[in-house]
Amino acid sequence: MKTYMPVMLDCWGRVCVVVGGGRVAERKVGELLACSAQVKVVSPEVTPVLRRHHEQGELEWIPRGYEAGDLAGAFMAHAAADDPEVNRRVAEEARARGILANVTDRPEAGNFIHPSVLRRGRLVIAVSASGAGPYAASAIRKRLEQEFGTEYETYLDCLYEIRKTVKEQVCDPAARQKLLKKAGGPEMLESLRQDGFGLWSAERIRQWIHDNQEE
Ligand SMILES: C[C@@]1(CC(=O)O)C2=NC(=C\c3[nH]c(c(CCC(=O)O)c3CC(=O)O)Cc3[nH]c(c(CC(=O)O)c3CCC(=O)O)/C=C3\N/C(=C\2)[C@@H](CCC(=O)O)[C@]3(C)CC(=O)O)/[C@H]1CCC(=O)O
Ligand SMILES: NC(=O)c1ccc[n+]([C@@H]2O[C@H](COP(=O)([O-])OP(=O)(O)OC[C@H]3O[C@@H](n4cnc5c(N)ncnc54)[C@H](O)[C@@H]3O)[C@@H](O)[C@H]2O)c1
Repeated sequence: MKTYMPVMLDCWGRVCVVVGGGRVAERKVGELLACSAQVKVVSPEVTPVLRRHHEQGELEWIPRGYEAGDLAGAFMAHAAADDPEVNRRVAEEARARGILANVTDRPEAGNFIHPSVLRRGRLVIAVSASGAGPYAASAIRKRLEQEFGTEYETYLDCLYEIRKTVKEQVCDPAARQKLLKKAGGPEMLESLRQDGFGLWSAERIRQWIHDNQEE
C-alpha cells in the first residue's frame, strides 16, 4: 500500500498552474485561492465560477490549450484536462522541472493528491483515503463538520493571541511551557465556551496568565 506524507504547504503568492477549466479544476482552484496562491488557468474553456474569478482579477486565465513551457516558473501544477494525453504531457513537464504535480486522472503520474478539507479559520482538518475513494474521504469530512463547529475559529484565534502574549511576557521556560500546555488543553475551550466564544481582550489574556501562573 502506498502511504503519503501529509504536509501544510505555504502557497501564498506562488505561481500554481491549473491545466483544464472544468468541474475538477474548479475544485482545485478553490483550494489554491483559499491559501492565496497566484493561480494561472490554462484551458480553452472554463466554468462560470472560474470565469468570475478571472473577471474579478483573482486568477490569470490563458484561454487556449496547454503548450509545453506553460509550467515555467511554477511552484505547482495540476493536470485537470479531460484529455489523458494532455494530462500526461503536463505530468511529464512537471517531472522534468521537478515541481509539485497533481494529476487528476492518473494520480500515480504526479507526486501529491488532495485530501477532503474542512476549514475553521486556523483549524484545518484534512482527510484522505490515500486514493481508496474520494467519497469515503468526503463522507468522513462531513461527519467531522458536525463535531468541529464554527466556534473553533474563535478558539484558535484566541489561542494564537494567548500564545503570543505568553511568549512575550513569560521568560521562564518551565512556566512558559506550563502555560502553553494549559492554553492548548480542553479547559481553555470550555472557558471560551462559557464566555460565548468572544475574542478575549489583551486585559483578559493578561488576567488569565496571572491566574494560571500562580497555581
Ligand atoms: C477528496 C477530493 C478532494 C479534491 O478533489 O479536492 C478528491 N476527489 C474528490 C471528489 C471526487 N473525485 C471523483 C469523483 C467522482 C466519483 C468517483 O468516481 O468516485 C468525486 C466526487 C465529485 O466530484 O463530487 C473521481 C476521481 N477521483 C480521482 C480519480 C482518478 C483515480 O482515482 O484514478 C477519479 C476518477 C475519475 C474518472 O475516472 O473519471 C482521484 C483523486 N481524487 C482525490 C481527491 C484524490 C484521492 C483522495 C483520497 O482518496 O483521499 C485523487 C487520487 C487525486 C486528486 O484528485 O488529488 C474530492 C472530494 C471533496 C469533498 O467532497 O470533500
Ligand atoms: N481527481 C478528481 O478528483 C477527479 C474527479 C472526477 C474526474 N476526474 C478526472 O479529471 C479530469 C477533468 O474532469 P472534469 O469533470 O473537470 O472535466 P470537464 O469536462 O468538466 O473539464 C475539462 C476541461 O479541460 C479543458 N481542456 C480540454 N482540452 C484541453 C487542453 N488541450 N488544454 C487545457 N485544457 C483543456 C476543457 O476546456 C475543460 O475546461 C478528467 O480526466 C476526469 O477523468 C478527476
